[in-house]
Amino acid sequence: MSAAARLGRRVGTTAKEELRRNKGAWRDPLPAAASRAIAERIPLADLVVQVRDARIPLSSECEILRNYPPSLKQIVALNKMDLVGTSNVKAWMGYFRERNCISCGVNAHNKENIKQLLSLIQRRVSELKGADQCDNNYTATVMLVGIPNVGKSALVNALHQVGRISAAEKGKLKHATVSPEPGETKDIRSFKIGSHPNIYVLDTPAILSPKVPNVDILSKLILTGAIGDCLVRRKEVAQHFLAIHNSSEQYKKWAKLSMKDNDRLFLNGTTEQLTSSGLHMKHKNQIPTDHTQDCVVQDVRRTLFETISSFEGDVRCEDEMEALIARQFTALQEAFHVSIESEEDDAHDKVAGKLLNLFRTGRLGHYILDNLPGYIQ
Ligand SMILES: Nc1nc2c(ncn2[C@@H]2O[C@H](COP(=O)(O)OP(=O)(O)OP(=O)(O)O)[C@@H](O)[C@H]2O)c(=O)[nH]1
Repeated sequence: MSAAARLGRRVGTTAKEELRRNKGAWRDPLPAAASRAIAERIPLADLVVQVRDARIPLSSECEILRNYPPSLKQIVALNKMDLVGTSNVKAWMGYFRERNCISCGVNAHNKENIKQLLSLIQRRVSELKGADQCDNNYTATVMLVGIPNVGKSALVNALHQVGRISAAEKGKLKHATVSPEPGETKDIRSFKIGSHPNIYVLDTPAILSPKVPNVDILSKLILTGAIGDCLVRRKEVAQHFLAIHNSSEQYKKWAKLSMKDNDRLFLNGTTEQLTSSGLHMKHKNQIPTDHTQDCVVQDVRRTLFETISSFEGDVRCEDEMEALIARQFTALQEAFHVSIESEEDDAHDKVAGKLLNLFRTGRLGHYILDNLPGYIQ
């Protein structure tokens, strides 16, 4: 087992112990009655869109949908595909296709993706309604169901916006609450996403099975933010992320950020050229800039590159990986402008929170945390 997997297992084990101490209860605000209400409506829906997190296509499965509804009445939407990259999503779609399950990759913040998801839903609904409904004079209900924080509300808002505009509907747009914190959606709400036929989509509160998953899945749910950072110290979760990052090739993409200022000048023009103010301006325009234009993100990337590339230990070995991570925490304190006078625990907690935020918003690269079955890591 890799050092990253071992660190993940440690996070999962701590979380599981914490749950056991709390008598197995999730810090899940969703009452059992709401879960029941969703389960009861599922058979009545014309179509269910199971929203999963594209970073964890298996670990984010919603357990109550495992055997129902039949795959015909279900689409698996791998949301947050912007965080994993198109080729990974395509590979996973192949996996679902082999299991006769319709799936699609989607980014709730991308209008073109939403249009594609909307037409897939419309097509599927009309196929399921059958030929006798071909006058398009019917109403269909689509349920969006999934575990916490996978982007159900963000998708509902986007589908509602695109669907109503294309249907030339009048009236106010409604908004479902979108939040980086899991468990924000409390009620089942309906949003119109099409006319002729009338299609309504139901946003639903997140469902997490009362059965605690195995420690590997638990650690991935915590890392991706499906379960809030309340079961395990944020530092441990960030250490898990760093172990994954340090085992990947991602840092190599940031090599150019590490060049000394002089090297950058050399690459962009000679020193004499640069003394001329006109050429200096030209040079300034040539300095490679990060698309995020975010200095902190650049500093963090550079710090990660420099700490890994100068590390002489073997990151496959758990102790050495931990030594590297300890060094990274110290170096990241500066990159994140966390005061060096803070207490170490406090400073590390701040670094962990900021690092996890960058990872969860995709600013530290693409990561897919589940392995395709049959693929050896
Ligand atoms: N990068 C990225 N972030 C997304 C995407 N979709 C949603 N998010 C973010 O993920 C977080 C959770 O989104 P929500 O729509 O509130 O998720 P939810 O599944 O409704 O959450 P619950 O209230 O737990 O049910 C928010 O910070 C969103 O901005 C996406 O496609 N890409």
